Amino acid sequence: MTPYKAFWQIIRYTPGLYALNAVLQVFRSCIPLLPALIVREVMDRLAVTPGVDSGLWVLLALLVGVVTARVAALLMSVTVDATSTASGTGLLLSNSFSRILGKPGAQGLRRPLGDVVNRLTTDTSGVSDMLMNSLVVLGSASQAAVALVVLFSVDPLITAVVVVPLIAAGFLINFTSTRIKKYHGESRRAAGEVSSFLHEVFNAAQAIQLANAQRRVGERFREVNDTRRRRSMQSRFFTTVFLSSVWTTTTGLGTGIVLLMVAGKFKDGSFTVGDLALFVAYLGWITEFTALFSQNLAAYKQATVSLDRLAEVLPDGGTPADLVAHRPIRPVPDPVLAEPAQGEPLDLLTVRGLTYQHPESGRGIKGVDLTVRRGSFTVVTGTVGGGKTTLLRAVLGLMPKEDGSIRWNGQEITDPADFFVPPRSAYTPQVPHLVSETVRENVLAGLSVPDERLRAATRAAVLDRDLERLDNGLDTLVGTKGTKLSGGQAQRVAAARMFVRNADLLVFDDLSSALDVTTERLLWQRIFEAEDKTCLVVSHRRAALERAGHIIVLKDGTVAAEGTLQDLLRTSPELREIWHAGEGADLDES
Ligand SMILES: Nc1ncnc2c1ncn2[C@@H]1O[C@H](COP(=O)(O)OP(=O)(O)OP(=O)(O)O)[C@@H](O)[C@H]1O
Repeated sequence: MTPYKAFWQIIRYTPGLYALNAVLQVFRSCIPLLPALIVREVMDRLAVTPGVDSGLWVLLALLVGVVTARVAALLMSVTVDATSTASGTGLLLSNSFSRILGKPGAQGLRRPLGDVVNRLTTDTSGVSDMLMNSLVVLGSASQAAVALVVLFSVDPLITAVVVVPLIAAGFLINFTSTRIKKYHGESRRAAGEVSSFLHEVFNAAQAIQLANAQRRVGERFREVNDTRRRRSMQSRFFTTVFLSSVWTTTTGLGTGIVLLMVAGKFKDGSFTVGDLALFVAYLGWITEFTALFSQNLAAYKQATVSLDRLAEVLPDGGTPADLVAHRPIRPVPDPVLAEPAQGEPLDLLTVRGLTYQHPESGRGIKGVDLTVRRGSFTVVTGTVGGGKTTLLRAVLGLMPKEDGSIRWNGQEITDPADFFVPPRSAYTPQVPHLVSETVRENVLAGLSVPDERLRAATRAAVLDRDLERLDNGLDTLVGTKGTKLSGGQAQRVAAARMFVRNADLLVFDDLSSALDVTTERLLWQRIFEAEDKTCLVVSHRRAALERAGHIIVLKDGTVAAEGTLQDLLRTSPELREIWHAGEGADLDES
């Protein structure tokens, strides 16, 4: 799809708003032509009969009326402007998000997060602002056309002569459009690199401090920022300084030509003072049109760059056509007041021949079988990098399986990402994701439940004693991404978020990695106080292994051994190693 067609598609999304705005812009632009005609009439009258007569008062009243009408049109067009700009941006964002979030887990992002955020904010508004400004150009074009006709009727020769530099300026600007596009692309890329870099720095703040690498990070930040400054200056120079100097020079040149040509005509009376006032006023509008047109031409080129940049963040090679496909934009839903209807309760989860290999490393899991029965406690353990996390994520649809089947009570699940959600299943990842809000909001995450249920969830997550010690209990702010909490507290807040959803199947990825042995034992004990819970747990800790009804040992992405703890302690050297390593850890902590 050509950029032109893509932009047209955005306009067609809210055609009524764009049409109304176009009418308002034309009205708002053409109406100032009237005051200039009135001023010419006033000037010519004053030149003939000095003093204010009744005719003059009528003209002045007309002038006030015209200005008032213009202000009203201006206010209306500002409102319509904002609404249609928001709907254009909304369409681009809605299409981008639905494609990105439609992919399993973090697979949706093809670029670093900071860069994606930068593109989704600046590039979307670049496109919709350009479309809105093109209506301003349309208004200005009608204004310039009427002005030309009026000037032509006053003096065709002078009009023809002053228009030549304007046309030349238009060609000059068009000639530079390739450069405008190039510089804008470079400037946006450099801005994206700064955002990505900042995002990575904030994420790795602790690691940077521990490695004493602040200075190097500061230097690198200066480097990327310097590049951005240079690229941005280059782009702004072309689009703002160059274009505005072309149009200022053209206006000056036009006015100079008029003054030179009319000098003789004043004497013989074929050109009046009013005509001169009219020429100076109208010439300004004609050159303003040239300037706006050329700026919009530059903005058009920049918007084509922005459209390509947005398409680049879409997964699976998106195109501009995907960005502008018409779809309803829905408001953010209210917090969930009721849970979705319970599907068929879990009886048996069977996974056969599950395979997923990370494209970047070619490693992952291959042909893994897994059976989880209702009320059971299944532990997945194994060597470092054995594929435990990959297995859980592939089962839950957070990574797209390459091969194998997943069945819930014998029924094949074709879209696990859609299926494995509360109230069927809930998941706590190895690294909990907390938002910079209160503990309560992190646990509820949009859910609306009675207080007792919230308290039961925090108790099950062994968070009750911590809440008593926190300044504002459940209403304590957790800081950016939970930095005010300890690693163990953050993990238990994430666990409480899982428990409050009352899911049938609970999936934990190494929940105990930041918990001491006593807290971990208490946690498993409390989970089992609630009847009928089914747990699938990645762990290498004794507290979990001792409770397990079934253990799966993964090594290099395949099942090395499986069975009960007693069996595996006899038959599996990998499990023996994990068990003995756990002995040391238990002793250290007790
Ligand atoms: N995003 C990724 N891109 C490329 N390779 C990956 C990615 N994630 C994991 N891997 C590789 O896939 C293999 C399995 O990783 P996985 O995280 O599933 O192992 P794990 O058993 O959970 O590891 P750990 O014990 O360290 O938590 C490893 O060799 C790892 O290097």
